[in-house]
Amino acid sequence: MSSNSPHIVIAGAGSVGCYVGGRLAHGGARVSFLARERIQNDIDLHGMKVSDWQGYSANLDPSSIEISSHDRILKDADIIIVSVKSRDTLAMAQTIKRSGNTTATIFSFQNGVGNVAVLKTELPEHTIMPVMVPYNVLYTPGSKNKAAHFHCGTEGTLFCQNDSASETLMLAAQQAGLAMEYKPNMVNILWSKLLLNLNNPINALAGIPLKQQLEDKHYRKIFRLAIQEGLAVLRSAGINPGQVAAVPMGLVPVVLALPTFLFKRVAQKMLAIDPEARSSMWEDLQNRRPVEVDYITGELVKLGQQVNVPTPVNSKLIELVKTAHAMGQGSPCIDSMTLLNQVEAEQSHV
Ligand SMILES: NC(=O)C1=CN([C@@H]2O[C@H](COP(=O)(O)OP(=O)(O)OC[C@H]3O[C@@H](n4cnc5c(N)ncnc54)[C@H](OP(=O)(O)O)[C@@H]3O)[C@@H](O)[C@H]2O)C=CC1
Ligand SMILES: CC(C)(CO)C(=O)C(=O)O
Repeated sequence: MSSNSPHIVIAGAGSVGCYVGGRLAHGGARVSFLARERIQNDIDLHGMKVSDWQGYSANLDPSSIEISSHDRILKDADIIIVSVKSRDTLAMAQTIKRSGNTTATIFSFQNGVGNVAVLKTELPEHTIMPVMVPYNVLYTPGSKNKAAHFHCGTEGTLFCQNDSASETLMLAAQQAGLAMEYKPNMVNILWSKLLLNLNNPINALAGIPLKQQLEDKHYRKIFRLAIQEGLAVLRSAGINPGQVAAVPMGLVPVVLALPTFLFKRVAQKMLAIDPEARSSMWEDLQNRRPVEVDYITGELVKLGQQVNVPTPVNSKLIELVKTAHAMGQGSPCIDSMTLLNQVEAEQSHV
């Protein structure tokens, strides 16, 4: 790391933040982590390992990692990467404000479409931009002789706004071999990613890995119905979803409708994932933490109400995930036929 390297601070060191931060640090960037005490203790004690499904793996020694639960770590940051769940965005914005930093460029590495606006309202002096995170990251806490492990289990490229303010981050990503691409219209990209995230509740309710879930034709049908609703809402709202998957968004329902043997072939890219990778919503549900569903599926349902397009399938999925969270027993592991019957019953009422 050169002495004039930009100082990058990960604001909310969890799955995404530690994976991205760990990779940037391993690539030579100066990275610090703002974390909760439990993550700080885990990394201080065991160090950090970052790896991906293609065999990339790097270990960071605890002595090389600057990690703290105190907001003073943000003070001299040049770049702040916000990687908290959406419910914590406002609190994180207030933490950044309290730190006294008024100049850092802030990037939201979050799902959902509302986080940048929340950050901008609290932090009007800063340049704030979204980055789309396409892949799943799983955190396995450290233990004796094992580092805290952040594993990226699916393929994909980070997308950021084609803007001069992204250049420093882009350079750090390139040096780290972390795939990142410029996109001209991140609003369309975020909505498109939100459509893919309509699968998060399905995966959380199914309680099985993404690969196994996508290989089941009934779960695929539920995902297809959810995306079709989403596409109808976006069409009415005049939003043209950008391409974030191997095929244009409009074709995703067609691919999902294929018989399983054909789907496996055509969607090879979609299925280029670790057999154990799951959605972040499953992780939250399983760990009895609040789910991000209002900020993802909920945003679509809200937009649907504004443009008068019904969203019974997605509304039902929200209800089921919230019920499961309230029960506090992790994923209810609803089998695909039962879940399909439930959402189709809802659809027939409209
Ligand atoms: N995980 C994944 O695979 C993917 C996630 N995403 C998106 O990325 C974003 C981040 O997700 P993910 O990495 O899973 O989230 P995590 O919950 O794993 O990580 C966020 C971390 O930030 C901590 N945190 C929250 N507020 C503060 C604060 N004020 N100060 C310090 N630490 C704080 C949280 O602690 P605590 O829980 O105790 O509040 C948690 O440890 C979300 O929007 C998610 O949807 C996108 C693609 C994939
Ligand atoms: C990577 C993906 C799409 C996996 O479901 C995700 O965004 C998440 O887990 O929240």
